[in-house]
Amino acid sequence: MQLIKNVKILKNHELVTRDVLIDNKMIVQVAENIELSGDVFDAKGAFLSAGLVDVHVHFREPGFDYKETIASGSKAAANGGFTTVIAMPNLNPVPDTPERVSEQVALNKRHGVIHIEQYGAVSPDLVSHQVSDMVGMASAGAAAFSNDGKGVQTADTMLQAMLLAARADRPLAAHLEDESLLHKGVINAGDQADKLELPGITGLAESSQLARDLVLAKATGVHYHVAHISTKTSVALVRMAKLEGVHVTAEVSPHHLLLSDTDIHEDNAQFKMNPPLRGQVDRQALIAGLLDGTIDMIATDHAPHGTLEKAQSFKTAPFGITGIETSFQLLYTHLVRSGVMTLETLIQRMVVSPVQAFKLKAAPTSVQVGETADLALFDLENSYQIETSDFQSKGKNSPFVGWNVYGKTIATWVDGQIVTQ
Ligand SMILES: NC(=O)N[C@@H](CC(=O)O)C(=O)O
Ligand SMILES: [Zn+2]
Ligand SMILES: [Zn+2]
Repeated sequence: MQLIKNVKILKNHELVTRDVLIDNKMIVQVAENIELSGDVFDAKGAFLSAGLVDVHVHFREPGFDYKETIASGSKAAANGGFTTVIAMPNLNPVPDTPERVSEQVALNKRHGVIHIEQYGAVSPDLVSHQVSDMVGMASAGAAAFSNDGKGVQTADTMLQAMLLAARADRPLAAHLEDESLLHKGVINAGDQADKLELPGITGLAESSQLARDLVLAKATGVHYHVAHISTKTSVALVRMAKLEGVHVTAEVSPHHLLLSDTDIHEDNAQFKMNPPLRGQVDRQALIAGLLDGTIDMIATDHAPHGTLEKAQSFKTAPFGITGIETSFQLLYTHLVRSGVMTLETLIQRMVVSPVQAFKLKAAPTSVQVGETADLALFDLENSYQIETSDFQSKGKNSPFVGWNVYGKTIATWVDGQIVTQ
């Protein structure tokens, strides 16, 4: 038995002070004053939440262990307050067959300190004109499917993929990128791209493929999930599709909520990611969409890369930034403390909504008797500076280094065990 004393938890839309008793991986009592001699953790009034859930991370093992491993990525996740994630399949080898998915699931379990669910690849080797055995991969343990990193280029491939994902009863998560509109772009198309003399990526590369997919999703009935939504037009399309009864969900990343292309003052690849940081108007539309529920959830798209890789120019550095150790803290500081949304809504978008949308049955959605003790404790009172030396991730590529934030993770529990420190 383990007692976490003096925590604040969300209950009936309010923060209340409680003690939480854990026994055999489960929360067995939540009450105002519980006594236990022995294993007692004094939380000193910090905020205890059900563990955060991230449906979009890159852990890079096997194939790119120098960027991240399952061990380092999952420790980073725990350090950010996450207890369940779904890992993308852009690995080497790619989990694109039932055998490879079951190997990856076993590897995730062996090396992960948190719960790691796995995406199977929509296409063999992520090359988008074929469709892999999604029904077989679902039986082998794939939680969802994606070709993240690349868009599915033809409507026919996407239609076949959706039919299979629907049959497998798994979500299909789309990285939206029409390659015919890319023109080797590396930054959002617009004034900032012109100023920095860098080739631009139009938002149409995302939204035109999204429009196509929403029509196909309606025809197939698949659960279609929009990865890292980034433009105002995309938000409007998802809003309309939901009204039309399409089974669509969408995620937005913390960086698209908090930064826009005008924050890129020089050729600094710490600001290079896919999709690129968009304009101010897009950023405001993403916040509005997150508030009204058009955007269902936050996902970090934690994309660690080597330090030397990211030290290159915008033109040649890889796309992607880390995020899993700073996301709750940045959003709590810049959306909740600043009065844009409530803490309850933030937790809804970082825990409840991903668990429900992706049917992650084992993950808890609240601090309540009978739930699994996957928990995260955050210090909402004191601020600190984001420093890469505090990261558990091998990836130090963050545009938020030096930012002052509240909400440091004090401890994270997975199945009733502390997995931080
Ligand atoms: N987001 C990124 O910029 N990069 C991701 C791929 C992806 O999410 O598309 C990566 O794997 O590095
Ligand atoms: Zn992507
Ligand atoms: Zn990604």
